[in-house]
Amino acid sequence: MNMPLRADLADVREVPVAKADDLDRAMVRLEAVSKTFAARRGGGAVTALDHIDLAVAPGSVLGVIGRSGAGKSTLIRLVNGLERPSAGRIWVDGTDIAALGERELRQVRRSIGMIFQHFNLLSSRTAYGNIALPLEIAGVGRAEIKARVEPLLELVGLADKRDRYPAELSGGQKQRVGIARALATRPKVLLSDEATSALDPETTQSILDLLGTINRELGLTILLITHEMSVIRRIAKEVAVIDGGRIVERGDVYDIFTRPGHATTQSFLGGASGRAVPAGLAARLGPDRAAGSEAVVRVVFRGTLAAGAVVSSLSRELHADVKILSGAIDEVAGRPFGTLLIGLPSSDRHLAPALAYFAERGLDTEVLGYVA
Ligand SMILES: Nc1ncnc2c1ncn2[C@@H]1O[C@H](COP(=O)(O)OP(=O)(O)OP(=O)(O)O)[C@@H](O)[C@H]1O
Repeated sequence: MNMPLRADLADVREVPVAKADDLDRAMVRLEAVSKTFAARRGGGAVTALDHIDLAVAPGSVLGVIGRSGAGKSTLIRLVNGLERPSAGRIWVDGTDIAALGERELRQVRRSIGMIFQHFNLLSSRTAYGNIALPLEIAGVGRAEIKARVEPLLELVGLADKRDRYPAELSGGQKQRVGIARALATRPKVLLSDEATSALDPETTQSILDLLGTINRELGLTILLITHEMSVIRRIAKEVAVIDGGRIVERGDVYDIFTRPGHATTQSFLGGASGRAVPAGLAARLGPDRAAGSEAVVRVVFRGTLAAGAVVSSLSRELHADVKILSGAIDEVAGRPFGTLLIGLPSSDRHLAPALAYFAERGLDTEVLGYVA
């Protein structure tokens, strides 16, 4: 959705105070944060997060991805002060969250918006009433509430649904109300906890597009947790992969997608952009390079889509057949990215020159195995 924002919403963003370095300027920053939950009956203590360092720059979108139980929700709950860290420090817009008392924390939470997987709307209130709620709690006057809520309804595309109750809204519309409610107190940070997990793919896209618009046009910093790479690639510029309470990999989304380093990241990318080996081929693939076998090689194209031309010219150079076994071309973070699985004779005469050929062209390769 690309509707222009009304001028009265444009002041949601405040210019970040310039400080000594990037870390000091981070909108959200975690330093050596650990969280251990005390032992319960019959169980031991659980370390949900273990020495987490993370910084989210003002105006950026950071996606945190992890499996169930990896520690994602705990991370979000620490950032909005619902949980306190067992060790380490957490700053939001320069305020040390863990050092605050309950009253101060309530105040700071107004600068932190939050959206949820199941929307968490009050069923007894209309769309307007749900969006107005945090403002009523903050003691904002009726006229000011109206002046803030109506442009928000427009921003999320629900001006015509202002008097509908949650039961009368679709999942996507409910999440739009959730987003408007999160923005009502003009937060500097938006925390998104699996906000699209309950939505179908098309609605997910439209909600992510809305979040992208809000990020760009209001400059809102977004920290988003998810278990889906498709969400990360759609909206985030940076990603952190969390596993067993630790960040195992982090970086630019395009780099991580095209060169995943950690096994967890690779497993998240399994189905993405042709990385997966087709089942029929996987069943025949082995580690032994027997005489006469065919090598199966994954070639990753970053930023160039001349895949077909590269393969046919390799064929000519090797004087051998190079087969395309599977492939996909895609776009990640707005840049082209393709993966091709090729088969070629595994003899030294062919395989080594083929790998060199790709390396000369700056293309990454991986020999996945051999087919007799
Ligand atoms: N209040 C709690 N008391 C005890 N253990 C907890 C508590 N909250 C979370 N945990 C444990 O901490 C670990 C991380 O949980 P967390 O909810 O942060 O994971 P998650 O990545 O958000 O998972 P999911 O995607 O399933 O929500 C899990 O082992 C969980 O059982």
